[in-house]
Amino acid sequence: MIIALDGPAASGKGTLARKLAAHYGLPHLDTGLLYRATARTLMDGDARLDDVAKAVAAARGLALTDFEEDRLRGREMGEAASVVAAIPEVRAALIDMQRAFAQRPQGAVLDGRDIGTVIAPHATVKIFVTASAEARAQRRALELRGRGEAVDYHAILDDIKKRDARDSARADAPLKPAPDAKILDTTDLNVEGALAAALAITEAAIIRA
Ligand SMILES: Nc1ncnc2c1ncn2[C@@H]1O[C@H](COP(=O)(O)OP(=O)(O)O)[C@@H](O)[C@H]1O
Ligand SMILES: Nc1ccn([C@@H]2O[C@H](COP(=O)(O)OP(=O)(O)O)[C@@H](O)[C@H]2O)c(=O)n1
Repeated sequence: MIIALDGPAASGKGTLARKLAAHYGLPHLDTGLLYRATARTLMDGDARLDDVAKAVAAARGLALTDFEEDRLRGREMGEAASVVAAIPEVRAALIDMQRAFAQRPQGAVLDGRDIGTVIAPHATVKIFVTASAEARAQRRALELRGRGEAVDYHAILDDIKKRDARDSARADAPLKPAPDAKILDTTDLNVEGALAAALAITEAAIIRA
């Protein structure tokens, strides 16, 4: 069984992906980390984020096992990831490893922006997780403060809106629900409520499959 979760920044897709993976005993890949790590490699090498050759080399050099999540989850890395993610050659360089992960014999849970549309269009379950920009900014601000970053809610809200616009407007694999995805709006749901809704969608898809 492949479970594909897509959605905008801080909608809760990663939280749901981890919980669904634990519930069904499936491996989980947070595909945003691939773009964050690609951007991190460029920044560590003082390269520009729009240097296509270096960005492709950085993407090809990634290993799924060596992510230093702490260095990738900060505020500036989400923004930088979205810049490299708009480069078609970078996306192309990352497709095979994501598809290979999705095709693991026991199944997999992947979360990102293009899982249901590009990486695993035949996924058993597709959920597009969303929430209002304000709710997402609140959550991201709380999360970043919890990690020790001094952040301002309004600045985070601006970041989120800018990133949504860039991710939705890009030509290659834009952020959008697959036609057969179920939309899960978590604005008024806490984590438990969102998980219950995601499990209900998943169980219904399993019965249909
Ligand atoms: N339904 C929810 N209600 C409140 N907070 C949530 C909810 N879902 C996730 N969160 C919190 O919001 C933050 C962002 O969630 P995350 O799953 O990382 O989002 P995404 O992967 O979509 O960027 C995390 O701190 C997480 O604990
Ligand atoms: N499958 C994916 C995953 C992430 N991304 C890009 O990577 C950026 C960071 O993704 P993320 O999932 O780590 O970010 P959050 O949603 O957790 O804030 C996004 O803004 C997208 O530009 C993508 O293009 N395709």
